[in-house]
Amino acid sequence: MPDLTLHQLRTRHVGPIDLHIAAGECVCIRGASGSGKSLLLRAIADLDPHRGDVRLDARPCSAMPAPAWRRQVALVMAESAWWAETVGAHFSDGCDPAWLARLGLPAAALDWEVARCSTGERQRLALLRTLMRRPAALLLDEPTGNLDADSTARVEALLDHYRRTQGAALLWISHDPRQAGRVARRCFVLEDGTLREDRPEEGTRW
Ligand SMILES: Nc1ncnc2c1ncn2[C@@H]1O[C@H](COP(=O)(O)OP(=O)(O)OP(=O)(O)O)[C@@H](O)[C@H]1O
Repeated sequence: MPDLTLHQLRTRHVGPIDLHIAAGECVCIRGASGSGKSLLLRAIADLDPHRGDVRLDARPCSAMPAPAWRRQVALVMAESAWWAETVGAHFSDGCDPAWLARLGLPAAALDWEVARCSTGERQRLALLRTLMRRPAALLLDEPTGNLDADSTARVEALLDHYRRTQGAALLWISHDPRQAGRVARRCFVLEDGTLREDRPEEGTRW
């Protein structure tokens, strides 16, 4: 899988940002509410206008059609969009029942109506449908924001498995410094539009 590189990336409220995430690496970003974390992820996913460069290895975002880029550099938002009635209809690339189980969801979840799903169920299902597309890089906007401790641990474990086995580059937004310490070796704070390297939380495995 390729490395993900941001070079002098600027978008509304944010930048210039330089960041290199190696294939198989997870980097965490935290920052005050409204500091521009989601805007940064949207720019990397080519969903908002931006200046500067985002690359997968040597391949710039500007050289790829937007849908192809977003398939490779997948944004998982805190609240994802649902466009069909049943959960299963959103899994056009299939769904691995073992991964459903790892997230604490039954196989029957694919038959559920989206409307009946809890916020936390929707958050795990949206993550899973993205993973099934095997993106090279994942942009994770508070992927456990709606989850209890058990589901949070399950999501962290599955994402760690995906990162290691697929060699994917992960950029993970989290408000929880302890979580950052568990999932990433490098962590940054987004402040005044730029990234500052963060100190590890005590007791974590940095
Ligand atoms: N479409 C928009 N038009 C104008 N301002 C916007 C727009 N989208 C976001 N903003 C503003 O940009 C700033 C950064 O928003 P962003 O959603 O990136 O914050 P965040 O760091 O992700 O916050 P949180 O932790 O609360 O999710 C906020 O002040 C927000 O109000």
